[in-house]
Amino acid sequence: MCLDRVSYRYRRGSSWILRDLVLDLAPGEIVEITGRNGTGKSTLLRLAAGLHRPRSGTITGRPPRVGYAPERFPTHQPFTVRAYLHHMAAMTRPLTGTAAPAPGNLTPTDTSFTTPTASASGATAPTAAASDAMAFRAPASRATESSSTASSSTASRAISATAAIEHWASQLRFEHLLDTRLSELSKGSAQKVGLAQALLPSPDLLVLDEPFAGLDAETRDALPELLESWAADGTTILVSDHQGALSQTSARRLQLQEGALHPLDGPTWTTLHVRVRTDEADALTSRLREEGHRVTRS
Ligand SMILES: Nc1ncnc2c1ncn2[C@@H]1O[C@H](COP(=O)(O)OP(=O)(O)OP(=O)(O)O)[C@@H](O)[C@H]1O
Repeated sequence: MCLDRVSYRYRRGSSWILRDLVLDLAPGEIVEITGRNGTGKSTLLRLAAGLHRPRSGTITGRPPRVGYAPERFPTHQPFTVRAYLHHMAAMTRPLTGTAAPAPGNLTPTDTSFTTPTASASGATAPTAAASDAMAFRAPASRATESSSTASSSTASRAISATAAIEHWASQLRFEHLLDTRLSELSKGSAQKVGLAQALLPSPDLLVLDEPFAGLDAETRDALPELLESWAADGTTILVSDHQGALSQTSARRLQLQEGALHPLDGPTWTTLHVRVRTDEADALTSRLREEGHRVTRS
């Protein structure tokens, strides 16, 4: 995906927030945007997610499935966490040909979620259930840790919407809140639910606005590794972060200043396309990841 000379201001005559901004996002890349308050990080993320249109410049190559978690999750909705997430899961069902239910009718659905059972999702031969529910190819490395096949098989398997919701609730440590009303959530718990709803459609592009804000220490410490694993499965991740929480990861770190992006100090990364023997691919992938390299498979 490419943002090419994108400029944006909220109203005619108001000052420009972004000016001729250029950003290339490669599949499976994590890009962290830092910058002072009010420099335009949220504005940039909303443009990338497709919620604003550039006043000038172009955005091309945005993948069809985008997950977006706003800086402040809107908790003033009359649902429990479970009902809300079921509704959000159902909202993605048009991708599988079924209309979303009316908000008032939130009986749990049993939507099929497709789960590649290895991080090598590109090598996966989809099952019938998978092709019926590609919107929910929840990454297996994180979706099925309890499954004995999770690390050894490359076959897809379908999980229900219920299972997917419980999976993300477990990953983000809010299972105990599934029957709590959104309006009763703490700020950090609301952040987690916002993150889970962004992950439900198995996005190819995940846009997270200050996801670390308000999180408990345990989840904050776990999140960088989770982001790395989702990126390794091919998800492109654009994240704004005040706290530099991704400085120890392979994230490309950019600073937004005066409407444009500038690289922050840190390692630079080069993408190599390498063809390897199929019977060595899994071992090589594991070894390279252990050494801190980013590996995506196609
Ligand atoms: N809906 C809006 N209408 C008008 N101006 C807006 C709107 N949203 C944001 N702005 C202005 O755009 C500028 C950039 O805001 P933005 O929220 O993108 O910055 P930010 O870097 O994300 O800030 P923070 O770090 O405080 O979250 C600010 O001057 C803000 O007041």
